[in-house]
Amino acid sequence: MQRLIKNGRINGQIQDILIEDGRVTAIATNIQASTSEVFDAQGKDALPGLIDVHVHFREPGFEYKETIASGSKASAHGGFTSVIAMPNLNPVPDTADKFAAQIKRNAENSVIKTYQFAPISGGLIDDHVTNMAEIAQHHPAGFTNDGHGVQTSMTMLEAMRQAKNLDLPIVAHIEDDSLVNGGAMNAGAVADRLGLPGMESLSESTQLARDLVMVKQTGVHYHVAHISTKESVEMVRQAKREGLHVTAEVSPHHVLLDETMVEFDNPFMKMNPPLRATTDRLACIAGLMDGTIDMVATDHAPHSVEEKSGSMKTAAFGIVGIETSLALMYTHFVKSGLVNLATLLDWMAVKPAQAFNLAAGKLAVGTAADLTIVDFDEEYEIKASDFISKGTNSPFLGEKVFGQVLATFVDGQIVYSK
Ligand SMILES: NC(=O)N[C@@H](CC(=O)O)C(=O)O
Ligand SMILES: [Zn+2]
Ligand SMILES: [Zn+2]
Repeated sequence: MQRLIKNGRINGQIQDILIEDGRVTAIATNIQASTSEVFDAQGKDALPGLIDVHVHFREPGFEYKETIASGSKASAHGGFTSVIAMPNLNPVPDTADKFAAQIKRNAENSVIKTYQFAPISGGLIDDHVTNMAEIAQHHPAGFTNDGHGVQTSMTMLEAMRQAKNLDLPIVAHIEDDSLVNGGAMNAGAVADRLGLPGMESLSESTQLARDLVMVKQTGVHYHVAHISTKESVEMVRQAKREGLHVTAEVSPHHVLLDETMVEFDNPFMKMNPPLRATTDRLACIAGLMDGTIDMVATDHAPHSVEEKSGSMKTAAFGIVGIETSLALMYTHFVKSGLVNLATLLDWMAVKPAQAFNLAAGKLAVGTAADLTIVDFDEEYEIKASDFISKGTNSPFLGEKVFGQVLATFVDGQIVYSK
C-alpha cells in the first residue's frame, strides 16, 4: 500500500514523503504518486516518531489508571511511535511465561511500538534475580525494578553480571530506602515549611555511587532512570569520561520544575524522584546540554483522580507526561533559543533509539514510516480535557506551549490525527 504525505517541513525544507508497505521510499519535493491516501502536512514539521524509554501503562493490574490501548493512543497524541513500558504491573512479569504474556498483551493492544522492560528481581522487590536468560528469549528491552531501588548490593551485582552476558541493559531506579524515610517531597526548607516529610537527595546519589563501582567491574550497560540530583549528574559525567557504558535520562519535570515551585501541599507536584533543589534542576539542564544526560524520558505515571487528591503525605507518586513532553521541551528549550530542533530530536528520538538498540529515531528513506506532524507555530493551553490518557495528573495544566501534534503514523498507518 502507498501513502503520500505532502508538504511536510523536514530540516526547514518543504518535502513530500512517499510511504510504501510501511516504509519511507522517497523524500523529495513534489512527488507524484497515484495513491488516494494523501495527507497534506500544510508546511508543518514532519519529525521522526519520538521515543520514550520510560512509561507506565498499568495493564494488567491497574487498568483504572491506564491501559495499553489508552497509554499507546496517548503516546501517539504526544508524537511518540515507540515506547518502553515498565514492569510494575500486577502480576509482575517476572517469569518467562508471564513476560511472554506481557509481550503478547502489548502487541495486541498497542497502537504504537510498545517494548517492555523485565524485572531485575522477583516481584520487583525480593533479592532473587529473575531467570534473565529465559526471559531474554522473549526480547525484553532491558531489566529494571523501576518503582523500587535495588537495596541489596549482591542482587544488583548478580543482575549486572547476567545482563552483561545477555548483552542487555540494566535500567536503574536508584533509591536507597533508608534515606527516603517515608518522605513526600525533597528534604529541605520547602518540605519543612509545608510540614511534609522529606526524601534525602542522597538516597539517589549514594546508590548510584555503589552501582557505578559494580558497572566498572562488570562492564554492563547501565542506564540511569529519571536522574534528578547534581551529584548524580556529576557521577555520570565522570563515569562517561572513564569510558563506562553508562547512559541517563531526565524527565521534562526535573528540568522544568523544582521544589521552590511547590507552593502548597499539592499532590500534582508529588513524584519519585521528587522535584529537587534549584541547583539540582540546573545541573540536570547542564547535563542535558553537554551530553552527560543522553535523553528525555517522561516517566509517564498515570493515577486516578482519587489517588492524586488530598495531601502529598498520602497521594500516589507520579505524574503523566507523554502528551506534554514534546511541547514543554520545545517551548522551554527550542523556542527559548537554548538548542535547535535537531538537538531536541537527539534527546527524544535519536539517542533513545541508539541506547536501546531500536530501529527507529530517524526520518529517512529506507526506515519504517514512524513519524509525526507537528504544528510549532500556534500557542495552545495544556488542558486535561485534551488528554487521551486516563490520567490527568499533570502539574503543567494551564500552561501555554507550542508544539501541537497534528498526526502520527506508525509503519505508515495513521494512529493519531487531530
Ligand atoms: N515516578 C513515579 O513517581 N511513579 C512511578 C514509579 C517510578 O517511576 O519510580 C509509578 O509507577 O507511578
Ligand atoms: Zn522510577
Ligand atoms: Zn517510572
